[in-house]
Formats: sequence, C-alpha cells, structure tokens
Amino acid sequence: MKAIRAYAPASIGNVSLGFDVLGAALAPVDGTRFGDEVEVKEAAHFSLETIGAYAHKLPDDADSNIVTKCYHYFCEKMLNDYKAVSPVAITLHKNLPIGSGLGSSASSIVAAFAALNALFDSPFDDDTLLTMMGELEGQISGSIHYDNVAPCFLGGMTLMTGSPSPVTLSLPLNDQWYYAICYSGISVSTAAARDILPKQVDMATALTFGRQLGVFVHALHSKAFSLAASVMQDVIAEPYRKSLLPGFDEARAFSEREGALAFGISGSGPTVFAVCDSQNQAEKIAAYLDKNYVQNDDGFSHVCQIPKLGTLVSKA
Ligand SMILES: Nc1ncnc2c1ncn2[C@@H]1O[C@H](COP(=O)(O)OP(=O)(O)O)[C@@H](O)[C@H]1O
Ligand SMILES: N[C@@H](CCOP(=O)(O)O)C(=O)O
Repeated sequence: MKAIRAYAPASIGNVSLGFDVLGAALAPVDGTRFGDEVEVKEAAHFSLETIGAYAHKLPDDADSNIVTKCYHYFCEKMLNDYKAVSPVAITLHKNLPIGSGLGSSASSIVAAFAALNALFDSPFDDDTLLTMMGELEGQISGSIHYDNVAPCFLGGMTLMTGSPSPVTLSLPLNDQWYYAICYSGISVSTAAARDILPKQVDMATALTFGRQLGVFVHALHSKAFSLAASVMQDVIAEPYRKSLLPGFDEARAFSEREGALAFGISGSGPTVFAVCDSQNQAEKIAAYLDKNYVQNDDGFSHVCQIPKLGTLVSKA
C-alpha cells in the first residue's frame, strides 16, 4: 500500500522588515531535524495519530487539529474536480512547539498538504497548494498570511507577491549569514499577537516599511549584504509585541553589543533571532539567549542557516 512521509521545516515569519510578506525557512547547522512530519496512507476510514515532543500540547480531539482540517479541505478541492478521495490514516509528528513564532501550525499544514498531494499523484501545482495552505493558516491566526507556509514549503527566503500565481518569489540567500534563534518556552498565540496591533499605520511608518523592503530586495540581488542587514528593522509589529516578550530588550542589547547584524522577533514570538556574519558569533549569542532569554524547561536555542530546500517528501 502506498504511504508518503513529508517533513516541513520551521520558519521565521516577517524577518523583521517584511510583516506578512517576507519569510525564511530554518535548518539548524548541527543537522537537527527542526520541523513537523506527516505520514499518510490509504485506509478503510479516516484516523489521526499525534506523536512527538509537543503532541501533548495539541487539542485533544482530532477534529480540532489543523491536519484533519487540511484533509477535509483537500477532499473538498478534489471533489470540485469530480475526484473522490479515499480515507487516509495520518500520523503527525508534532516536533515544533505551539505558539512559538516558529511557524508551528504552518509546518503541520504544509507537511499535511504536501503528503496528501503526493499520495494522490500530485493533482495540485505549487501555487494552488500554497493558496490552500495560506487559507488553512488563516483559519488558525485569523488572517491569511503566507510568510510561514511559503518558505516552509519551498525553502529559502520568500517574498509574497499578493497574486495567485506566482504566490511567492525566492530571494537570493547569503551563505555567510547564521541565525541565532531562541524560543523562550512560553506560548504566544498568533491571533492574540495580531489583535494587539493597530489596524492602521501612519504615513511615516508606511514610507519606512516600503523603503526598507525595496532596499532589502535590491541589496540581496546586488550581493550588498551589509546594506541589506542595515534595513532589517520591524516598524510594524515589534514596538507593540515586545511587551509580550520578557527579556526582549536585554536580548537585543546583548546581541547588538556582540556585533549581530540585526535582531528581531520571529513571527509573532516569543522566538527571537539574531543575524550574524559568522557561526562563532551566532554560537555565542545563542548560548547567551539560552541562559538569559529562556523562561522555562521548554525553551531552547539553535544556530541555523536558511536551507535552499523546504518540504521533503518521500515514500514512508
Ligand atoms: N497541528 C497543529 N499544530 C499547531 N497548532 C495546532 C495544530 N492543530 C491545531 N492547532 C491549534 O492552532 C493554534 C496554533 O496557534 P498559533 O499561535 O498560530 O501557533 P503557531 O504560531 O505556533 O503556529 C493553537 O490553538 C493550537 O492548539
Ligand atoms: N506574519 C505573521 C507571522 C506569524 O508567525 P507565527 O510563527 O507566530 O505563527 C505575524 O507576524 O502575525
């Protein structure tokens, strides 16, 4: 019987300067697997098993799990094309902490859709899948955004176009940048962290946001990486969200003293990231954050780079 396994990596939403429109996949340099995995196989009836380090933090009933919703949505889309889908048995390996700012729900959603699409002989192309993934992500966070699902699915650093095709563009990567990332161990709901943001921004903020994003994209394409790093500031969300993150200002101050190129909140937090131009610097900042930003036993830090590949699909 055909069985498929999909691994979908953690991701940084916003990357500070691109609220809802910029995202990056993450891969620890020590080779640690850092993402959810979904296995699917055809079965007599639907079932969802959840295992892994954070499975106990998921909703108790399978119907509330976003992976079940992905399956129902996949069936609905297939039926639109008059193709009925057989029931499946799904196993979710929940490896990413929930409400962490590491794109945890996106990782489950992307792994689920990628596995289902492969099991049923790839009926949907990447843009259609991304649109479906964004819709499911919107059900969880209260508003559709692609800055986690796109890099998680495709890898690299991705810029959303606002168009159905292509949904996203891949930006050039700097192989010399290392990301010290640290999850503090507390949970911050993405929906709640969106609710505290003002619904409108003033003219000066809008101009800064546009200028930074334009300069950043141009600088990456020109390999002007110092210039790119110089505009990695969050003028939209950080001023409001940092109040939800104990130790944020101290973590930023230490990272800047150590010479980090940039520092910010990953997604809606509490994970933070420091962009570094050497692995040594990233190791030092990660060690500090591990000791000083982490709030409880659930927290951790990693030194990561941005992988070129996103979701990995294989036979189970
Ligand atoms: N497979 C899943 N992975 C993560 N969250 C899930 C999943 N299924 C349901 N949920 C629920 O979705 C919400 C995810 O919250 P959110 O703050 O968006 O997390 P994250 O920022 O880590 O993606 C939680 O209420 C969680 O219980
Ligand atoms: N652009 C979104 C990203 C949320 O990421 P998550 O990992 O916290 O779910 C936002 O900033 O709200």
